[in-house]
Amino acid sequence: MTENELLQIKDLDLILDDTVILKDLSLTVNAGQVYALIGPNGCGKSSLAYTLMGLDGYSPSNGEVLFKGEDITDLATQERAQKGITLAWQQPARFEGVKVRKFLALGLESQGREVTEQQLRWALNEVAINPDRYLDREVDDTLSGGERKRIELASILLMDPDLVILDEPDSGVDVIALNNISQVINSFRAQGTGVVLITHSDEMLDLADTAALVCGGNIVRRGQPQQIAAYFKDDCSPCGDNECLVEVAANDR
Ligand SMILES: Nc1ncnc2c1ncn2[C@@H]1O[C@H](COP(=O)(O)OP(=O)(O)OP(=O)(O)O)[C@@H](O)[C@H]1O
Repeated sequence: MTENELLQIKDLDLILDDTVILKDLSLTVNAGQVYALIGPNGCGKSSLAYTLMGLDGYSPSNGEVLFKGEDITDLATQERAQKGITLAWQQPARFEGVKVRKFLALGLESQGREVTEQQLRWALNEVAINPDRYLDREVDDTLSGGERKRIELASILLMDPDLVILDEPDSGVDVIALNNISQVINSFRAQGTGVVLITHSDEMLDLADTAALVCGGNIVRRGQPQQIAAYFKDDCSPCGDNECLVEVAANDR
């Protein structure tokens, strides 16, 4: 392990309901690196995110996950969060009866940390949400999906994690919010936070330092983001056959 390595995933296998979801998957994310995961629907990107976060039911049958050199493969989600790993969901949850200000504070409070009104307002401003209008609203279905996504990102900003996993942060947000989210990702990088960025969007890929193409639960190519995206668009789409993709990539890793 080099000094810069934050997350190492080694030979990960995940089986859900007798179906192989991840197969022999390995990758390394450095501190301050934005690492994009792209790939077809259902190839295992979110499952990898849940496995990294240690969610119930997502225990790998083989392989290991190292964070800052420590084996965290068997740690619970809360323990991983305390070590500095955070996940933003593809579909953020609703919290009926919980105000935005409470929701924003929850992550920090669970770690015994306090948050000031000024910090709450700063975090919402960072994601283009007006604190005056939203701090006392509830995190329920009266918020739009895009608003919930941005508020969730604000809560992550406040937690100041070492590694953040963003599952399609751009989906369902408007173009102004997209710019803000891009800025947030850039500031994660600038402060040395590692970012695993799951995305289908070219704008998001432009932010990444490196990208991996996931197919059939494995990484079949990795490298410069636009090259990986071009390969995915131009050479993969007619294929649709995971076995074929793995074979094509095997000579080129
Ligand atoms: N509990 C489960 N049991 C069986 N199969 C599952 C289970 N959960 C997910 N899967 C399957 O695992 C595969 C990977 O799903 P996952 O959500 O990780 O894909 P994804 O790459 O994130 O897709 P998308 O781009 O559509 O979000 C899918 O084929 C899905 O149907």
